[in-house]
Amino acid sequence: MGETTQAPPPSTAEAGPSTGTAAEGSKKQPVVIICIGMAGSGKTTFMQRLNSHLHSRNTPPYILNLDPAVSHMPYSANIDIRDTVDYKEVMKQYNLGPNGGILTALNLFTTKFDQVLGYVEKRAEDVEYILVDTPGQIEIFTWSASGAIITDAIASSLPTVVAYVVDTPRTTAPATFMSNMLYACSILYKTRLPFIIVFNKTDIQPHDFAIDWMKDFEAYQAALNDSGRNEHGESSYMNSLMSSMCLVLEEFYNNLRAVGVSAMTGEGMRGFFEAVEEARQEYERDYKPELDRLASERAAKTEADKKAQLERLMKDMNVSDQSAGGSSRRRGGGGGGDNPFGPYPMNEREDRYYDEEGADDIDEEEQDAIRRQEEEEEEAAHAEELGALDVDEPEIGGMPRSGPNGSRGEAWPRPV
Ligand SMILES: Nc1nc2c(ncn2[C@@H]2O[C@H](COP(=O)(O)OP(=O)(O)OP(=O)(O)O)[C@@H](O)[C@H]2O)c(=O)[nH]1
Repeated sequence: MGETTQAPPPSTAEAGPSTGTAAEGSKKQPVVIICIGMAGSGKTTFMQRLNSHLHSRNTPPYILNLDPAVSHMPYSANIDIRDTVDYKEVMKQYNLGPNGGILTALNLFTTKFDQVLGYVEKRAEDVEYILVDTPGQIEIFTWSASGAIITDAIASSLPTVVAYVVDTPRTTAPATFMSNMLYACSILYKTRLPFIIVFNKTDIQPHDFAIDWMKDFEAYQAALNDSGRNEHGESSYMNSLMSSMCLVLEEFYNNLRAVGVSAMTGEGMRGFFEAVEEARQEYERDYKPELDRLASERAAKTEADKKAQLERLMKDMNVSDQSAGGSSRRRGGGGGGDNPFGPYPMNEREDRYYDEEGADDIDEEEQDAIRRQEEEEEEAAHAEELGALDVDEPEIGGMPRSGPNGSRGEAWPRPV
């Protein structure tokens, strides 16, 4: 676990980002902080705090709001999903409930996200932090395809960090704490990005207990024992389960940072920005090379797919060394001549073209034979189709299935 998991430093809102300013040397890319949290955890208040804090440091952030249902935003976003999609209108038009409306609004917005990213990248020179607020219904972002697309798109372009906001006063029960940690764990493994757990509302409840439980299995075990004995003093099944999970999560705890903040008072902001800086370094060191590797793998796969498609196409066109000799009957014969399909020996389809267009050297009898064969093949295919459907050929509106000109299936709709 990172050093930032210690008890909250007695810092104030005045403390600023300790590192990462333009003044320190060459201009770094801005860090994107994606704020995720359960409804009511204080995400919006935290975003507002980050915004006012960065303004006070003369490093105003660039803000993206991805929550289409937020009614009041105490800060103004540079890009706001609500300017593009009205989720209530989406609900009406698609006959959806609120969650469906929010998810569909996010999906619609995602279709334009390349443009959004373009704007963000343009501003990347001028800002140090890009803040992203996500829908209050956490699963809409964390478990949707659009959430993953947006996260991946941002992370493959700029250093990105996930800040998971936790309502500390509501996490003091060992069972709630465990649920919250499991959720955080699932998001970490889903996004595969540097992760910071932000224990919010420390003005009401300090987060030391949470840090203890994360660092010390026995401390958690003791809290569990205190809370979960039945009237006979026996540990319940749920307690055994949670205690095993705590052991499993040890590895997860080692891979993340946890800080305590109060979005209300601004306490803990210095610790948070230190954690962000650490996370940025982790992104550059561990995540970026992996993302680059995946990107080049994707590019190589696309290239290979293209090549395979081209080879298939060539094969379909009968363009191979074997057929290069061609039969003596085939015109073109490798020399081009009057072959409109290029300088290759012609295949069957091309032969047919010649048969139809300029077959003066094929006698009428041969043409009749070809036509008869084609008709027979067509009828056989049609019979097979009807056989598969296990129906007799129906008549539609008293008319036979043959079209008005007598040709089969030409003008009448096919039976379903
Ligand atoms: N005491 C205290 N209250 C806080 C703090 N942060 C947020 N709150 C309160 O918690 C409540 C929820 O805060 P929001 O910021 O609306 O939470 P949210 O996660 O954005 O909620 P959704 O919009 O439902 O996603 C509000 O009443 C806030 O005033 C904090 O640090 N300390």
